[in-house]
Amino acid sequence: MNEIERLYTFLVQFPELYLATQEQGQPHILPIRSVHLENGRLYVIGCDKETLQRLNTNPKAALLAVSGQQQLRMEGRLLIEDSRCYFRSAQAELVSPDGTSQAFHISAQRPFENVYGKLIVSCQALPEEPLHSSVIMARMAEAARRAGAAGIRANSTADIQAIRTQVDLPIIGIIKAEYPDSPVYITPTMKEIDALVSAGPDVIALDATDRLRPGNISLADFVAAIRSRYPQQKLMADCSTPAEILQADELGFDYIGTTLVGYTEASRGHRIEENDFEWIRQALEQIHVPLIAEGNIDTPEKARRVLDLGCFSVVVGSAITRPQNIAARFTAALEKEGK
Ligand SMILES: CC(=O)N[C@H](C=O)[C@@H](O)[C@H](O)[C@H](O)COP(=O)(O)O
Repeated sequence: MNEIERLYTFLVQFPELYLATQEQGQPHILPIRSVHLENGRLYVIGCDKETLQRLNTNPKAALLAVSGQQQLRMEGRLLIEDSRCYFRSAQAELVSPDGTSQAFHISAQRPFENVYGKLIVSCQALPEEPLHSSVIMARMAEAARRAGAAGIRANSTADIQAIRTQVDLPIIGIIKAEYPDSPVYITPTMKEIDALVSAGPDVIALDATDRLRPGNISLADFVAAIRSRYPQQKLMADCSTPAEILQADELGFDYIGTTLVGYTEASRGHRIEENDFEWIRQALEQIHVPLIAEGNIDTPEKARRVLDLGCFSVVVGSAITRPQNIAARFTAALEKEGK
């Protein structure tokens, strides 16, 4: 169950619901009938015409649900569509009679299929990078959305939650974590899967190379364990070689990516664009699930080419969201020219 579903199961237990809106600094409060969850959107049912008009001008609203001494408070933004309104994003707090509380961050979801034929922007900055900050990653994601990107790839639950409150695009989530007994670092164990599932990205990506995970766990065993624990969760395979792409297809991943080409011992020295994206062209003829081009797609022309070849979508990271890398390309070119 993701965060919005968990919040919904609490909300429906409250007999009294009130919605507060604002018009030119004037507060308005309205008892509402109920809430309804549909396609990842939390709808507020029973708003009158005036409230919908107010929300159209100022989407900020607060919802209070009361049941005896238990309260659930929500603050967020509502969007109106076909005379119905739903939370685009919100933060909620459930306060129990004993004073304990539970926080929720929700955001309306768009289906992952929306990324078909479009750009996914990877917004990542590791602790050693200058832009390491969930606030900055959420802004990066908002910039990508304004530019027309259809999806976001993000690292860590903190970044995913921050991005969700700003941007209602589908998210591919990962957790990068290093373990002493394995070189696998993209979502390597069930600990990272558990954390990601609670943050609720649309798709979880994990290393799908032919290497053992921490604790000597094979990829096949890891995937089987994830499937039995979270049967609904969509999974993306981050591969580095054509053989790994075929294996990921056999293992039943929902999406396959070329993320790790050039980053493993088995793919050392290879770049995804070599011989007009030969590995991508081969894979597209053989696999049965959507292929996402990712890793060193660093120009608009390369992104266009992989989509023309038949990739489902393309993920671009460093060339858009890592200014240090972008600047380094310029300084390197200038140094060469000067010689
Ligand atoms: C190899 C590895 O760890 N790749 C990571 C996977 O999430 C990210 O650091 C990349 O930025 C991402 O794959 C996008 O690729 P590029 O930044 O090349 O556009």
